[in-house]
Amino acid sequence: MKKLHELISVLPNYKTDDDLSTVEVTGIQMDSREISKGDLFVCIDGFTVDGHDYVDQAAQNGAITIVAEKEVATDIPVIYVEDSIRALSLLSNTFYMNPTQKLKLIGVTGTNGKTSISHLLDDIFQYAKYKTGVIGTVGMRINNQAYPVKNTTPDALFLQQSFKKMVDEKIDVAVMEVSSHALAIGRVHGCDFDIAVFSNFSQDHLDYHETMEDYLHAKSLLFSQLGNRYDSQNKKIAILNRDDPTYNKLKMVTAQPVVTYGIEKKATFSATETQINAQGVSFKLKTPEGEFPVKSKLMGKFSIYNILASITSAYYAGISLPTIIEAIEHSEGIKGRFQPVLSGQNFGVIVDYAHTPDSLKNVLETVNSFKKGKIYVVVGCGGDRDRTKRPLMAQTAVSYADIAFLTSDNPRSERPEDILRDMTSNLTTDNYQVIIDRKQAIEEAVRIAKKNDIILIAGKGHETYQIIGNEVIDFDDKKIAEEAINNR
Ligand SMILES: CC(=O)N[C@H]1[C@@H](OP(=O)(O)OP(=O)(O)OC[C@H]2O[C@@H](n3ccc(=O)[nH]c3=O)[C@H](O)[C@@H]2O)O[C@H](CO)[C@@H](O)[C@@H]1O[C@H](C)C(=O)N[C@@H](C)C(=O)N[C@H](CCC(=O)O)C(=O)O
Ligand SMILES: Nc1ncnc2c1ncn2[C@@H]1O[C@H](COP(=O)(O)OP(=O)(O)OP(=O)(O)O)[C@@H](O)[C@H]1O
Ligand SMILES: N[C@H](CCC[C@H](N)C(=O)O)C(=O)O
Ligand SMILES: [Mg+2]
Repeated sequence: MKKLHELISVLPNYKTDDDLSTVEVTGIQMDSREISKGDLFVCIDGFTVDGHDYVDQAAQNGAITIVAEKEVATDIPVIYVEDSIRALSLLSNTFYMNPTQKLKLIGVTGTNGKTSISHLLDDIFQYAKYKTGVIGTVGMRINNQAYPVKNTTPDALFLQQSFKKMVDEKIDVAVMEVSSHALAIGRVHGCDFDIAVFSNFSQDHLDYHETMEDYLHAKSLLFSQLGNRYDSQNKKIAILNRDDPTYNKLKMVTAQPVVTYGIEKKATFSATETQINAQGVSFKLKTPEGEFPVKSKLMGKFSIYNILASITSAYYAGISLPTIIEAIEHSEGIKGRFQPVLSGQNFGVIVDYAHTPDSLKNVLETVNSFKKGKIYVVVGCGGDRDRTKRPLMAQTAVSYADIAFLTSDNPRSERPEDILRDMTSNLTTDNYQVIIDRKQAIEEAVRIAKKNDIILIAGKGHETYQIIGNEVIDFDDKKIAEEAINNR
């Protein structure tokens, strides 16, 4: 229970005609269906519906007060604010007693590699016997207990609730992926990040952000949100990829110390003598504390970048370099990221989450670097997502593979045929087949594969479902590939 007038005192500007001095709040909700007696209901005007239309339902379910940014008609007290989403994050932070100020919080943003870096960091912290929390695309884990999440970066209410749980469970460090959507919409307002990490920047999400500049601007907000003064008791660090063309822009955005990682350009933490083969990667790590050999089972040059980002972050979070390097050696990587399917077959099958042109190119380049036979790729593009990446992904697929099986990803509300037409419209080669049904596309690739060939099944990685229209059906690339191999 919290006193409402104390809770709303954090709002810079609000209006109410009601006397709220005696009101006590049991919880905060942004969904009228989740309201319990005594909750505060914050109305959010969403992309699909408007929360202001659910005030009656909220009241019926026992809401004690409404927070709204538009006029609503109801008998229960209303607090009017300028921006409900900003109010929601301030109220949630306050209700849960600013939990991120009691945790070490690392935020990871960038187009590709957020999940990979977050989980690598989680592996490092766990290896160093820290209690950890992690939030991202594959879900939330607190002390190794898994919880589902709806978004890569959930809304402010869910986030602050989760951070409070982490504080209660005495978590030492929390690592979270911070998506550009979350930054643009203010889901992480009020999160007190200690370390902000950038992976890289390339095309994605142009359905949501109008231009690449807007998209980068959204990503940069993680760095502008990283405290605005230097405090030696509460140090903040921005960790940037020195080789990414966005480096010069991003370093301007933060008032905090910047450290860099990279391979090509001179960086605080860098990799030289890099070796990339079918067993993984190895390199010499140069650091302010000297040089160290590093070995990992993770594949491809892009993984060296993810490893460097993780090493740099873990180091500034207080873990010793020898421990970090041992942890990296032990890390097995995560589900659906360059994950081999081993069913006794004499050809390679890899399930991967590449769903952008750049990630697909990186992964196919890696496969090409150790191929002994032909390369087949099974890939599609998600519906209701960036349309302009579709022809680029198809072009990448046909450029780097011997045959591309172009198929469906999650069509969502779009017709799969239309998505595939967007993908294939500019192709000038004929080394591809369109097979709308993803299961059939995987089966066909498995059917034609010969000894030493490699099949890359891209785009859905860890996902265990396919979204077709409003239906969510069971679908697991790895299982389907295993079945197809066993039925051969
Ligand atoms: C476009 C977008 O970002 N949508 C997010 C948004 O949903 P929305 O605006 O459609 O919500 P809505 O259904 O219109 O509802 C508006 C309000 O009415 C309330 N409501 C609704 C119905 C009702 O009966 N009663 C009620 O009170 C809802 O609880 C909500 O507060 O708010 C929801 C709650 O926070 C999010 O789950 C949802 O993410 C959807 C699922 C989504 O697909 N988002 C993608 C685009 C996204 O955010 N992706 C990023 C990046 C992924 C990556 O590349 O890593 C992510 O962080 O996940
Ligand atoms: N540093 C990187 N650079 C380029 N591609 C990468 C990098 N790391 C991973 N990838 C590729 O991108 C795919 C997705 O990786 P990951 O899930 O780590 O990214 P993400 O940023 O979390 O993606 P999302 O935005 O969907 O959450 C991987 O399966 C791999 O193909
Ligand atoms: N976080 C990304 C994931 C895309 C994964 C792909 N399988 C798809 O459904 O498009 C998004 O929501 O755009
Ligand atoms: Mg992710």
